[in-house]
Parts: sequence; C-alpha cells; structure tokens
Amino acid sequence: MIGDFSIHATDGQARLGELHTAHGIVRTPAFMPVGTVGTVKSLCPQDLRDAGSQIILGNTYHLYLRPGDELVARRGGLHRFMRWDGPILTDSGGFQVFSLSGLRKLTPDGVEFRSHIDGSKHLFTPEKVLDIQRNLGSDVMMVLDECVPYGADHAYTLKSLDLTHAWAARSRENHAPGRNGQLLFGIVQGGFFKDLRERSAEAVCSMDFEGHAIGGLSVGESTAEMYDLLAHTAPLLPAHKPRYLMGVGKPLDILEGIEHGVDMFDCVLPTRNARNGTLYTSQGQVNIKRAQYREDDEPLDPACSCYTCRNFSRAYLRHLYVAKELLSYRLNTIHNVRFFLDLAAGAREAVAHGRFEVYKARFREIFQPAEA
Ligand SMILES: Nc1nc2c(CCNCC3CCCCC3)c3[nH]c(NCCc4ccccc4)nc3cc2c(=O)[nH]1
Ligand SMILES: [Zn+2]
Repeated sequence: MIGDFSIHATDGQARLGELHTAHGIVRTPAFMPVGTVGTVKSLCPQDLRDAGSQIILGNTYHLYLRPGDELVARRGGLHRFMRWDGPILTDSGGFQVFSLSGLRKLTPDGVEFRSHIDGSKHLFTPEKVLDIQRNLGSDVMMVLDECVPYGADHAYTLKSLDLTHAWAARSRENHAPGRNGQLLFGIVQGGFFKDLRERSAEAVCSMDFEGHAIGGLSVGESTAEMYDLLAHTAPLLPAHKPRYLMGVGKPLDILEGIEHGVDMFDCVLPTRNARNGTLYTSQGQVNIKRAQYREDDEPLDPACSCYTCRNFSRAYLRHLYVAKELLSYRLNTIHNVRFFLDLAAGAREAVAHGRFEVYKARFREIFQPAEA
C-alpha cells in the first residue's frame, strides 16, 4: 500500500528497493531530477519520461511565491498543472529561504523571510509548509527544518536541533501517516558533530515518519567531511524505511551514498550544469564550449542512447552553446538528466547482482582517475 517500502536485494549496505506512492512505485536507488517553477528547466514531461525519470522534485518555495500554491490547488494540483503523472517529492522550502531570500529571520514559530521576487514578507511555519505541499499535491513531503550552516559550532548546532526537532514533531502532529496518500519524511540534522547526528537520528526517527532524510550535508564541506558524516549517519536511520540524502550530488557522491544504504537523491547539478555546458559522460566531464570540440563529429557520449547522443555531434552542441541557442539548454539537459538517471539505473542493476563495488570502482576511474 501507499508508503510501503520493500527491499528486494542487498549488496553490503546498498539496497534495491521499491517505494509505493500515490502516483506509482519508485525503484530505488533513485535519482530525482529537480523541477524549479513547475518544470525541469527546458524539458517537457515526455522528455523526462524518455530519460527514465520516475520521480521529480517540485519547488515549494518558488511555487508558493509564484503562481501561489492555492492557485495550483485550484488548477488541480501540480501533477495536473505540469502534466507530470509520476511521483513528485517537494522540499519544505526552508533551505531555499536561506539560500535564496535575502532578509530572513529564524523564530521559534518558523522562518520569516522576504520574497526574492517582490520583497513581500512571509512566514514559513511547520504547519504552513505542509499546507503548501498538500496544496501542490506532493506525494512525498518534507518537514520544515533548519539546515545548519557549514562551520556552525557545537553549541549553535545543539540549539538548532531543539528547534528542528520541535518543528518535526509539530509537522507529524499536523499530518497523520498516510493522510490523503501523501507521505511525510523527517529530516536528520546535527551538522558535523557525530554526537549531535546520533541525537537527531534518535529524536527524528522516533516520530513515525514514512521515510528519513539526511539534511545538513553538501553545504560547503569537503568531500572527505561529507563522506565521514554520511558513513556515520546513514546506518542510524531505520533500514526498513527509505533514506534520502538531500542535495547530493556529483556522480561519485551518489554512489558513495548508495554504498552506505541511501535510497534517494536530488541535485541541481545535471540541469544547472547542462545550461553552463558542463556535460557528464562515460568518459568523464566534457566542457562542450572548449575549442577542441569545434569540428568533433563524434556523439557527446558514444555509450549514451539519449536523443542528443543519437542525433547530434559535439561540434553542433558546441556551436549551439557558443551561439547561446535555446536548443543548447534542451539538448544538454536531455543528456545530463539521462546520465544521472542511467547512473542510478545501473546501480540498481549492480546491487541486484551483487556487483555494486565493481560498478562504483568503474565510475571512480572515470571521474577520479587514479594518479597516473
Ligand atoms: N530541507 C532541506 N533541504 C536541503 C537541501 C535542498 C535539497 N534540494 C531541494 C530542491 C528543491 C527544488 C529546487 C532545488 C532544490 C540541500 N541541498 C544541499 N546541497 C545542495 C548543494 C548544491 C549542489 C550542487 C549545486 C548547487 C548546490 N544540501 C541540502 C540540505 C538540506 C537540508 O538540510 N534540509
Ligand atoms: Zn546522451
């Protein structure tokens, strides 16, 4: 039934799972392409389906500000509005307030902020952000949390936990398990302190959420620091529920997460980097604007079967990028999203056959070749 998470194979800590949502089953490990204001920039829903997307992210903060979550609700919800009939996960918007909105204030009741669009004042409370996500019709909703800034000391991080845990409890109170088929995930914080990560996992994972996210990572720390806290925190989350690593990440970071038992990932990298010409391929990163591709008749990635790689040369993709043609966004995004979705699909296949270690090693060779 909706909310059920079943594990079909394991390979070390890595697992092959299925999360049942109101809009279909998500096979995990899953990469979730990020939509912004009701679209994964430059892609239409068919492109997303062709790329193999199962579940995408909607954008609570932006949609609340424009066109408004209540307008989207009146239009039948985000699925109908954007014509995406698969699962949608929405973040609570707290993280975006801190990364996008200039003026904002943390209060015991929630986060006060000014719209980056027109400067109007708003307050996100644990209850308000659930109303917004319910209006959007989200299949998986996130609680309001404070993502502690990188470098915060132990005292600040501990104090922040009290707030984040109180907000998590208010969120669970406000949305009963399985209400209207909309799942609610808790978020574990604790910064870069292992004792606080344990404290947060203990508190959040006792509140009967349908899944749990690791928050507070990929906030400017080194890869080594992220991996250290990831390895410590992932096993603290109940194994029988989905684990979601927020905002991660680069291909190798996703594989590191899968190795530690993480099931769901979201990152703006494939879509954002497509627009600045940084493309991910089976031979490593390709910066398509480089002169070396001027007359390169090869496909972007010979090992990729996306529309872009089946039809166009690197020379043409470079030309479109240099000419700032809109088609550059679309073709580059079709490829990058496909690359991340294929990365996750390959990981599912590898875990199913007990070959994840070899799979991960292959990508490490591509994206972090051993010192020659
Ligand atoms: N609640 C919450 N969200 C977090 C997010 C947002 C996840 N993506 C939402 C998605 C919604 C729709 C619009 C886009 C965002 C994070 N993103 C990152 N790093 C990204 C670091 C990064 C990586 C590559 C490029 C830019 C930034 N760390 C995160 C930590 C948290 C957290 O503790 N709590
Ligand atoms: Zn491709």
